[in-house]
Amino acid sequence: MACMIEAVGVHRVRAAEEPLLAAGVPLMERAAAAIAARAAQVLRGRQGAVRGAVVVVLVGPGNNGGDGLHAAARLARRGARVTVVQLGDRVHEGGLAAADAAGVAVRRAGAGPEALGLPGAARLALDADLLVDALLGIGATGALRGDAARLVRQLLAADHRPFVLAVDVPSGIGVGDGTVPGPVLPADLTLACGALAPGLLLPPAAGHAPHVELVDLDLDVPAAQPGDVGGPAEGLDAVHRLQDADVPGAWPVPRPSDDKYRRGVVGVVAGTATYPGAAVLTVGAAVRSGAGMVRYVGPAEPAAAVLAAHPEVVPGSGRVQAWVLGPGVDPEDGEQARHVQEALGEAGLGSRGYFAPTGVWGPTADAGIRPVVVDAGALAALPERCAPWVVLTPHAGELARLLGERGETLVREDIEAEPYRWARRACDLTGATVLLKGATTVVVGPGGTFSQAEAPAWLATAGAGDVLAGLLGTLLAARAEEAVQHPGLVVRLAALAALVHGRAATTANPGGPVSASMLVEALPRTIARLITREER
Ligand SMILES: NC(=O)C1=CN([C@@H]2O[C@H](COP(=O)(O)OP(=O)(O)OC[C@H]3O[C@@H](n4cnc5c(N)ncnc54)[C@H](OP(=O)(O)O)[C@@H]3O)[C@@H](O)[C@H]2O)[C@H](O)CC1
Ligand SMILES: [K+]
Repeated sequence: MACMIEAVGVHRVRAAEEPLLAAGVPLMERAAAAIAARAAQVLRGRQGAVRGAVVVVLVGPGNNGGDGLHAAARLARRGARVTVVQLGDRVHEGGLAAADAAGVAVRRAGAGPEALGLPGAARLALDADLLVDALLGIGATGALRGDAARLVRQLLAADHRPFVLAVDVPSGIGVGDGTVPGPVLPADLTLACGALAPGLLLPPAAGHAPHVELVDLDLDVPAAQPGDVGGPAEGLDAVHRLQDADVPGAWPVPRPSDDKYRRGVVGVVAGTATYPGAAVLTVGAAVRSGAGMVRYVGPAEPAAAVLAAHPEVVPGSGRVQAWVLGPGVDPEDGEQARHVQEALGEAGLGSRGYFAPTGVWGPTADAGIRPVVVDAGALAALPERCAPWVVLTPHAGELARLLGERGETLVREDIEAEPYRWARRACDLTGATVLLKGATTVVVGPGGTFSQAEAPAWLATAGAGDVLAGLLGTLLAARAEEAVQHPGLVVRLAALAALVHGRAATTANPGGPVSASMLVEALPRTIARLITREER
């Protein structure tokens, strides 16, 4: 818990700023001082010196522009050749005065007698050693508009851009939801002022801010628990991201007194005669991530393949602590569909209805309820309402289908454009915890929101999802009783699975191609390194 990154909903940042601003604390000057210092460091690293380096600061109408103007003044005082390009009619007055006093040239973009014109502004920006994006921050609504949008489009069309430093956020991202509603200049470095906005962790916007550093402004943002979920009016309260250093505290390391049952038995319903590989991979991931025992339930052909690959597996149904359902399962396959239904029954779904349709936490779950991972073919078998200990693990196409069956008209691209929104929608509609697979994995549950970005692009490979499902099954089995009681734990374990999954790909073959089988192989040593904190 201790090390995870927290992105803070915009309303919470504003609430934390308010008393400080009222007390006259110069937050903007503090932010600008840190931005200028970091910019100077970048210039020294890239150009050898700040003096004489060419800096262009794109400035918008609000306080984000104010940060940029104050930072411009400080850089000019250090000898940089700074030009501010003002987009729009308004500009932060205090910031403008500071820039003027430091001798910074402030030029308007767009039309007008003294204006640079957009092509002129673009040329100036592209010729800089450092381009500072202070167009919009957390006050942005919708896509960049007007000349700012037109200028950014021109910069995006250029073959080469200078190093871009974004103030607080890359301007124009959906700060609260991670969308990219219009043109956005990708930032080489983003300096988040006071707190990270959710959009810096959520895809696709997070892809425009691959390197984020926090400028600490001593804001007293009350800690949000992972269970906190913002209401629709306020937007997202918090997004969390686990770090490697969180793994030792979160991973269920067995105690000397634990036997195989106490460590957690995972039941797997996966694979068919046509897709035996899914069964082998799912079971293999569960075994190799440290399940006390794995039971495999399925037809003879995949069962034989599973046992040949993993002789420690126990075939057939029996008592388990968590189920993994669906990898490689054809929803039309009568026998596997029946196994899925039986396991869903053990998760308390169907007749017993532990989660009220209002979204209110239902009666205390009894000791017989099992957490369950619902993947691939089993997603079609879900009842209307689930519970937080049911973790759905769709990719974008499967989530589009799942929501389509619940009245939304969507295609995969809609999900990819707004992954948080649609994962949240699926969570609200079903009551389940939803792990949406992607380059960045988003986990949204009644227990909070996480985003994990460890996966290298090589991990987009057949069978990788089966491995994730098996790995998550082991985690849920190890902490089954707590998981049923605490939705916050479920969402955290799902994020933990995504982190370890991504790291295993790098362990398997750092910087190169990886197959799902290699991933399974790499799990034990990846976990060992993470829990002993040797991997950095
Ligand atoms: N977090 C902190 O402790 C501190 C942050 N600071 C910086 O302040 C900004 C937030 O400043 P704010 O003035 O609230 O908002 P912005 O600068 O982001 O922009 C608001 C103005 O931009 C206009 N706007 C809004 N959306 C668009 C758009 N899509 N295209 C063009 N223009 C847009 C908006 O105009 P309206 O007509 O909509 O009102 C506003 O004029 C934060 O990000 C930090 O950088 C402070 O330094 C204090 C400490
Ligand atoms: K910005």
